[in-house]
Amino acid sequence: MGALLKCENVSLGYEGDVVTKNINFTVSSGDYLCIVGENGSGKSTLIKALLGLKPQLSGNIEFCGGMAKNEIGYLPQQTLVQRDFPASVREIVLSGCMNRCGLRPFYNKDEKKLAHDMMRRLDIEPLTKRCYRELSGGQQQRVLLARALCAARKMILLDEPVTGLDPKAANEMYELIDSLNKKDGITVIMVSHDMNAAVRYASHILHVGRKQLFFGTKDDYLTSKTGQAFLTVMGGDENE
Ligand SMILES: Nc1ncnc2c1ncn2[C@@H]1O[C@H](COP(=O)(O)OP(=O)(O)OP(=O)(O)O)[C@@H](O)[C@H]1O
Repeated sequence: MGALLKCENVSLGYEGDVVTKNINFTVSSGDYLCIVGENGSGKSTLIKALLGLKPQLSGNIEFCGGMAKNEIGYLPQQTLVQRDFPASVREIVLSGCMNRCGLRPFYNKDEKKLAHDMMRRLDIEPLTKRCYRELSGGQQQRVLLARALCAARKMILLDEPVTGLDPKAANEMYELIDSLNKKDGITVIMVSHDMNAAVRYASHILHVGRKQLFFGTKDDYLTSKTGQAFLTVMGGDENE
């Protein structure tokens, strides 16, 4: 499969303070990459760099294979304020089409159809008219995922998508993301602290940290020193 995104010798940091350096990885079409690492290791900073929100200190981030920087659908970590957002499900999903509108101050037929198709794909069609803030955490995440998919359908970037969900809702979310990857061919990049899920679903792992770095297939990660040490600390079970 062709490469969509390449990071070469990327260093990240704030005001001269290097958080992590020499990050090298490639994401190819159809991959499911989990980004893991200790608290404060630079995962969110890397996401900001991939989205073009924060420049890297050095190195290259290159989009290729017909992929443009604005073609990443982003599911951010939700804050408590966002959970209370007073808009309908339909409005929120449609807002994912905003970039397609340009200067046009309304959504056209194709954009409305796209939003509807995404809501159906994610099983939230019956919630269309409901107010977002009245939904469960799991339903809210599906709404935000539908919104991200309206923005871009080649690649989605998810920042800890199951935070705050109960185990059943978390499992459903993981299964949904897996099905988008396997059935719809959507390339997935996910930041996660959930090592069991990372090891279960990912095709590739990127481990970021000040001292330890790893990029490779999941199987190689499981047998690497970095992977074995981190799985022991985080309680991930490689036999799951
Ligand atoms: N806006 C900022 N200004 C200065 N330093 C920052 C800023 N944001 C993050 N940092 C620092 O950069 C380092 C990496 O933070 P980052 O949020 O990227 O880590 P993370 O791996 O996503 O952490 P976590 O797992 O806790 O979410 C930390 O030391 C953090 O304090």
